[in-house]
Amino acid sequence: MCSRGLVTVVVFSVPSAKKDRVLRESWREAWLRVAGLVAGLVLAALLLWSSLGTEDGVAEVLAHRGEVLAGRFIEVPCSEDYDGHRRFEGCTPRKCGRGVTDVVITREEAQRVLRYLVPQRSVQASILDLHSGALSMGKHFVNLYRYFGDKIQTVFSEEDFQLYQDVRQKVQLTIAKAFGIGASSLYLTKPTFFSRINSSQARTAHDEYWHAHVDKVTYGSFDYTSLLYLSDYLEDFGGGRFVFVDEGANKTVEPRAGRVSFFTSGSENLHRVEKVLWGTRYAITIAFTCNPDHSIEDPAFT
Ligand SMILES: O=C(O)CCC(=O)C(=O)O
Ligand SMILES: [Fe+2]
Repeated sequence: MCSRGLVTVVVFSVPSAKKDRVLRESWREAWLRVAGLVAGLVLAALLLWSSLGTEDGVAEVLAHRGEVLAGRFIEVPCSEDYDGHRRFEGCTPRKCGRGVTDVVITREEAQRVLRYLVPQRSVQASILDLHSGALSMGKHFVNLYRYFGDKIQTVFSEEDFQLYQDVRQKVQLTIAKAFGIGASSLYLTKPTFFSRINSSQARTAHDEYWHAHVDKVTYGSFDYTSLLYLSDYLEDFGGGRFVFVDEGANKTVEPRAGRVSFFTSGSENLHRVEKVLWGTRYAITIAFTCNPDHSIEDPAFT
Protein backbone atom coordinates (compact mmCIF):
# COMPACT_ATOMS: atom_id res chain seq x y z
CA MET A 1 0.00 0.00 0.00
CA CYS A 2 2.73 2.08 0.96
CA SER A 3 4.54 1.45 -2.28
CA ARG A 4 1.28 1.89 -4.23
CA GLY A 5 0.68 5.05 -2.43
CA LEU A 6 4.17 6.09 -3.31
CA VAL A 7 3.68 5.15 -6.91
CA THR A 8 0.39 6.97 -6.96
CA VAL A 9 2.13 9.94 -5.53
CA VAL A 10 4.88 9.64 -8.07
CA VAL A 11 2.48 9.27 -10.93
CA PHE A 12 0.40 12.22 -9.95
CA SER A 13 3.28 14.31 -8.70
CA VAL A 14 4.93 14.76 -12.09
CA PRO A 15 2.50 17.30 -13.51
CA SER A 16 1.94 18.86 -10.05
CA ALA A 17 5.72 19.36 -9.61
CA LYS A 18 5.71 21.21 -12.90
CA LYS A 19 2.79 23.29 -11.71
CA ASP A 20 4.61 23.92 -8.44
CA ARG A 21 7.69 25.07 -10.29
CA VAL A 22 5.67 27.37 -12.52
CA LEU A 23 3.85 28.68 -9.47
CA ARG A 24 7.12 29.14 -7.56
CA GLU A 25 8.67 30.96 -10.49
CA SER A 26 5.74 33.29 -10.90
CA TRP A 27 5.83 33.99 -7.13
CA ARG A 28 9.55 34.69 -7.39
CA GLU A 29 8.96 37.07 -10.26
CA ALA A 30 6.20 38.83 -8.36
CA TRP A 31 8.43 39.12 -5.30
CA LEU A 32 11.31 40.43 -7.37
CA ARG A 33 9.02 43.02 -8.90
CA VAL A 34 7.73 44.10 -5.46
CA ALA A 35 11.26 44.17 -4.02
CA GLY A 36 12.45 46.23 -7.00
CA LEU A 37 9.56 48.65 -6.52
CA VAL A 38 10.24 48.97 -2.77
CA ALA A 39 13.98 49.51 -3.39
CA GLY A 40 13.14 52.17 -5.99
CA LEU A 41 10.78 53.92 -3.58
CA VAL A 42 13.35 53.83 -0.76
CA LEU A 43 16.01 55.28 -3.09
CA ALA A 44 13.65 58.02 -4.29
CA ALA A 45 12.73 58.86 -0.68
CA LEU A 46 16.40 59.00 0.29
CA LEU A 47 17.20 61.29 -2.63
CA LEU A 48 14.27 63.55 -1.80
CA TRP A 49 15.22 63.62 1.87
CA SER A 50 18.84 64.51 1.15
CA SER A 51 17.85 67.21 -1.32
CA LEU A 52 15.38 68.70 1.14
CA GLY A 53 17.92 68.54 3.92
CA THR A 54 20.88 70.23 2.30
CA GLU A 55 19.94 71.06 -1.29
CA ASP A 56 23.37 69.93 -2.43
CA GLY A 57 24.26 66.68 -0.80
CA VAL A 58 26.08 65.61 2.33
CA ALA A 59 26.32 68.08 5.18
CA GLU A 60 27.47 68.12 8.77
CA VAL A 61 25.98 70.49 11.30
CA LEU A 62 28.59 72.81 12.77
CA ALA A 63 26.07 74.50 15.05
CA HIS A 64 22.61 73.11 15.86
CA ARG A 65 19.85 75.61 16.56
CA GLY A 66 19.13 74.01 19.92
CA GLU A 67 22.63 74.05 21.40
CA VAL A 68 24.18 76.96 23.24
CA LEU A 69 27.77 77.10 22.11
CA ALA A 70 30.30 78.67 24.42
CA GLY A 71 32.54 78.88 21.37
CA ARG A 72 33.44 76.47 18.60
CA PHE A 73 36.37 77.18 16.33
CA ILE A 74 37.61 75.21 13.37
CA GLU A 75 40.83 76.12 11.64
CA VAL A 76 41.03 75.73 7.86
CA PRO A 77 44.07 76.37 5.63
CA CYS A 78 44.12 79.92 4.25
CA SER A 79 43.49 80.39 0.54
CA GLU A 80 45.81 82.57 -1.55
CA ASP A 81 43.19 85.28 -1.85
CA TYR A 82 45.00 87.53 0.63
CA ASP A 83 48.21 87.56 -1.43
CA GLY A 84 46.66 89.70 -4.14
CA HIS A 85 46.02 92.47 -1.59
CA ARG A 86 48.29 94.64 0.54
CA ARG A 87 49.21 92.67 3.67
CA PHE A 88 48.88 94.14 7.12
CA GLU A 89 51.06 92.10 9.45
CA GLY A 90 49.30 91.22 12.66
CA CYS A 91 45.92 91.43 10.96
CA THR A 92 45.81 89.95 7.43
CA PRO A 93 44.92 86.31 8.05
CA ARG A 94 47.79 83.85 8.51
CA LYS A 95 45.48 81.62 10.51
CA CYS A 96 42.14 81.04 8.80
CA GLY A 97 38.98 79.36 9.98
CA ARG A 98 35.45 79.72 11.20
CA GLY A 99 33.85 80.05 14.59
CA VAL A 100 30.43 80.14 16.18
CA THR A 101 29.47 81.43 19.61
CA ASP A 102 26.19 81.89 21.46
CA VAL A 103 27.57 83.61 24.53
CA VAL A 104 28.94 86.89 23.16
CA ILE A 105 25.58 88.45 22.30
CA THR A 106 22.58 87.56 24.44
CA ARG A 107 19.23 86.63 22.95
CA GLU A 108 17.84 89.72 24.67
CA GLU A 109 20.38 91.94 22.88
CA ALA A 110 19.53 90.27 19.56
CA GLN A 111 15.85 90.98 20.21
CA ARG A 112 16.65 94.63 20.98
CA VAL A 113 18.66 94.92 17.75
CA LEU A 114 15.73 93.45 15.85
CA ARG A 115 13.32 95.86 17.55
CA TYR A 116 15.43 98.79 16.51
CA LEU A 117 15.16 97.58 12.93
CA VAL A 118 11.36 97.33 13.16
CA PRO A 119 10.78 100.58 11.23
CA GLN A 120 12.59 98.98 8.30
CA ARG A 121 10.42 95.91 8.61
CA SER A 122 7.38 98.08 8.14
CA VAL A 123 8.74 99.42 4.84
CA GLN A 124 9.46 95.87 3.73
CA ALA A 125 13.21 96.36 3.35
CA SER A 126 15.14 93.33 2.31
CA ILE A 127 18.60 94.83 2.83
CA LEU A 128 19.58 97.88 4.83
CA ASP A 129 23.14 99.11 4.59
CA LEU A 130 23.69 100.41 8.10
CA HIS A 131 26.52 102.71 7.09
CA SER A 132 25.12 104.49 4.05
CA GLY A 133 21.46 104.04 4.87
CA ALA A 134 20.84 102.41 1.47
CA LEU A 135 17.72 100.36 1.70
CA SER A 136 16.54 97.89 -0.91
CA MET A 137 12.82 98.08 -1.49
CA GLY A 138 11.58 95.88 -4.27
CA LYS A 139 13.62 96.69 -7.35
CA HIS A 140 14.97 99.94 -5.93
CA PHE A 141 17.49 101.20 -3.42
CA VAL A 142 16.50 104.26 -1.41
CA ASN A 143 18.66 106.10 1.05
CA LEU A 144 17.01 105.89 4.42
CA TYR A 145 19.19 108.54 6.07
CA ARG A 146 18.63 111.00 3.20
CA TYR A 147 14.95 110.07 2.94
CA PHE A 148 14.28 110.74 6.61
CA GLY A 149 16.82 113.59 6.93
CA ASP A 150 16.55 115.18 10.39
CA LYS A 151 13.61 112.91 11.10
CA ILE A 152 15.99 109.95 11.16
CA GLN A 153 15.94 110.49 14.93
CA THR A 154 12.36 109.33 14.90
CA VAL A 155 13.50 106.10 13.26
CA PHE A 156 16.68 105.41 15.23
CA SER A 157 17.51 106.68 18.67
CA GLU A 158 20.94 107.40 20.11
CA GLU A 159 20.42 104.27 22.19
CA ASP A 160 19.94 102.16 19.06
CA PHE A 161 23.23 103.29 17.59
CA GLN A 162 24.88 102.69 20.96
CA LEU A 163 23.52 99.16 21.05
CA TYR A 164 24.83 98.52 17.55
CA GLN A 165 28.24 99.88 18.57
CA ASP A 166 28.38 97.62 21.66
CA VAL A 167 27.48 94.58 19.59
CA ARG A 168 30.08 95.47 16.95
CA GLN A 169 32.73 95.93 19.66
CA LYS A 170 32.03 92.55 21.24
CA VAL A 171 32.09 90.78 17.89
CA GLN A 172 35.37 92.52 17.01
CA LEU A 173 36.99 91.34 20.25
CA THR A 174 35.75 87.79 19.64
CA ILE A 175 37.26 87.69 16.15
CA ALA A 176 40.57 89.17 17.34
CA LYS A 177 40.83 86.59 20.12
CA ALA A 178 39.96 83.64 17.88
CA PHE A 179 42.52 84.57 15.24
CA GLY A 180 45.22 85.79 17.64
CA ILE A 181 45.35 89.37 16.39
CA GLY A 182 44.98 92.76 18.07
CA ALA A 183 41.39 94.04 18.10
CA SER A 184 42.58 97.55 17.25
CA SER A 185 44.10 96.32 13.98
CA LEU A 186 40.59 95.51 12.73
CA TYR A 187 38.39 98.16 11.16
CA LEU A 188 34.71 98.05 10.43
CA THR A 189 34.17 98.04 6.66
CA LYS A 190 31.25 98.27 4.28
CA PRO A 191 28.81 96.95 3.48
CA THR A 192 27.66 96.27 7.00
CA PHE A 193 24.01 95.47 6.63
CA PHE A 194 20.80 94.15 8.01
CA SER A 195 19.04 91.52 5.92
CA ARG A 196 15.50 90.34 6.02
CA ILE A 197 14.77 87.27 3.95
CA ASN A 198 11.47 85.55 3.32
CA SER A 199 10.24 83.06 0.78
CA SER A 200 8.93 85.63 -1.70
CA GLN A 201 10.48 85.75 -5.13
CA ALA A 202 13.82 87.58 -5.48
CA ARG A 203 13.33 90.80 -7.40
CA THR A 204 16.91 91.91 -8.01
CA ALA A 205 20.27 90.15 -8.21
CA HIS A 206 20.96 91.64 -4.74
CA ASP A 207 18.13 89.51 -3.44
CA GLU A 208 19.63 86.27 -4.74
CA TYR A 209 21.32 85.41 -1.48
CA TRP A 210 21.44 81.66 -2.13
CA HIS A 211 24.41 81.64 -4.53
CA ALA A 212 27.71 80.30 -3.20
CA HIS A 213 30.20 83.14 -2.92
CA VAL A 214 33.46 84.32 -1.40
CA ASP A 215 33.03 87.52 0.59
CA LYS A 216 36.50 88.82 -0.25
CA VAL A 217 35.65 88.53 -3.95
CA THR A 218 32.08 89.84 -3.60
CA TYR A 219 32.83 92.77 -1.30
CA GLY A 220 36.56 93.44 -1.87
CA SER A 221 37.61 94.97 1.42
CA PHE A 222 36.45 92.14 3.72
CA ASP A 223 39.11 90.19 5.66
CA TYR A 224 36.87 88.87 8.44
CA THR A 225 33.12 88.41 8.09
CA SER A 226 30.71 88.06 10.97
CA LEU A 227 27.02 87.36 11.07
CA LEU A 228 24.71 88.06 13.95
CA TYR A 229 21.48 86.12 13.72
CA LEU A 230 18.31 87.74 15.00
CA SER A 231 15.79 84.94 14.55
CA ASP A 232 15.58 81.19 15.07
CA TYR A 233 15.81 78.45 12.46
CA LEU A 234 12.64 76.27 12.50
CA GLU A 235 10.93 78.60 14.99
CA ASP A 236 10.71 81.74 12.88
CA PHE A 237 11.60 80.36 9.47
CA GLY A 238 12.41 77.16 7.58
CA GLY A 239 15.30 76.66 5.14
CA GLY A 240 17.77 79.56 5.42
CA ARG A 241 20.62 77.67 7.03
CA PHE A 242 24.10 79.01 6.42
CA VAL A 243 26.28 76.53 4.52
CA PHE A 244 30.07 76.41 4.24
CA VAL A 245 30.59 74.78 0.86
CA ASP A 246 33.45 72.34 1.42
CA GLU A 247 34.87 69.43 -0.51
CA GLY A 248 33.49 66.23 0.98
CA ALA A 249 30.82 67.38 3.39
CA ASN A 250 29.38 70.87 3.65
CA LYS A 251 29.09 72.37 7.13
CA THR A 252 25.91 74.10 8.18
CA VAL A 253 25.23 76.73 10.80
CA GLU A 254 21.63 76.84 11.96
CA PRO A 255 20.71 80.42 12.82
CA ARG A 256 19.56 81.20 16.35
CA ALA A 257 18.88 84.64 17.82
CA GLY A 258 22.10 85.95 19.38
CA ARG A 259 24.30 83.45 17.56
CA VAL A 260 27.46 84.96 16.09
CA SER A 261 29.18 83.16 13.27
CA PHE A 262 32.51 84.54 12.01
CA PHE A 263 35.13 83.49 9.51
CA THR A 264 38.01 84.68 7.37
CA SER A 265 36.58 86.13 4.16
CA GLY A 266 38.70 84.31 1.52
CA SER A 267 37.74 81.30 -0.60
CA GLU A 268 38.68 78.94 2.25
CA ASN A 269 35.21 79.92 3.43
CA LEU A 270 33.07 79.64 0.30
CA HIS A 271 29.47 79.79 1.51
CA ARG A 272 25.82 80.22 0.71
CA VAL A 273 22.47 80.56 2.42
CA GLU A 274 19.76 77.99 1.75
CA LYS A 275 16.56 79.37 0.28
CA VAL A 276 14.11 80.41 2.97
CA LEU A 277 11.04 78.19 2.60
CA TRP A 278 8.70 79.85 5.09
CA GLY A 279 8.72 82.63 7.68
CA THR A 280 11.21 85.48 7.90
CA ARG A 281 14.93 85.33 8.64
CA TYR A 282 16.76 88.32 10.09
CA ALA A 283 20.51 88.76 10.28
CA ILE A 284 23.20 91.40 10.36
CA THR A 285 26.44 91.12 8.44
CA ILE A 286 29.27 92.95 10.20
CA ALA A 287 32.54 92.97 8.27
CA PHE A 288 36.08 93.91 9.20
CA THR A 289 39.10 94.90 7.13
CA CYS A 290 42.77 95.16 7.97
CA ASN A 291 43.19 98.12 5.62
CA PRO A 292 42.52 101.42 7.41
CA ASP A 293 41.82 103.03 4.01
CA HIS A 294 38.72 100.85 3.75
CA SER A 295 37.44 101.53 7.23
CA ILE A 296 34.09 103.14 7.99
CA GLU A 297 32.71 104.70 11.15
CA ASP A 298 29.97 103.05 13.19
CA PRO A 299 26.54 104.10 11.93
CA ALA A 300 25.55 107.32 13.73
CA PHE A 301 23.63 110.55 13.26
CA THR A 302 25.78 112.67 10.96
O1 LIG B 1 22.99 85.82 6.29
C1 LIG B 1 23.84 84.94 6.21
O2 LIG B 1 23.80 83.91 6.89
C2 LIG B 1 24.99 85.08 5.25
C3 LIG B 1 24.96 86.30 4.42
C4 LIG B 1 26.16 86.38 3.53
O3 LIG B 1 26.68 85.43 3.05
C5 LIG B 1 26.73 87.70 3.27
O4 LIG B 1 26.21 88.67 3.80
O5 LIG B 1 27.71 87.77 2.52
FE1 LIG C 1 28.67 86.06 2.36
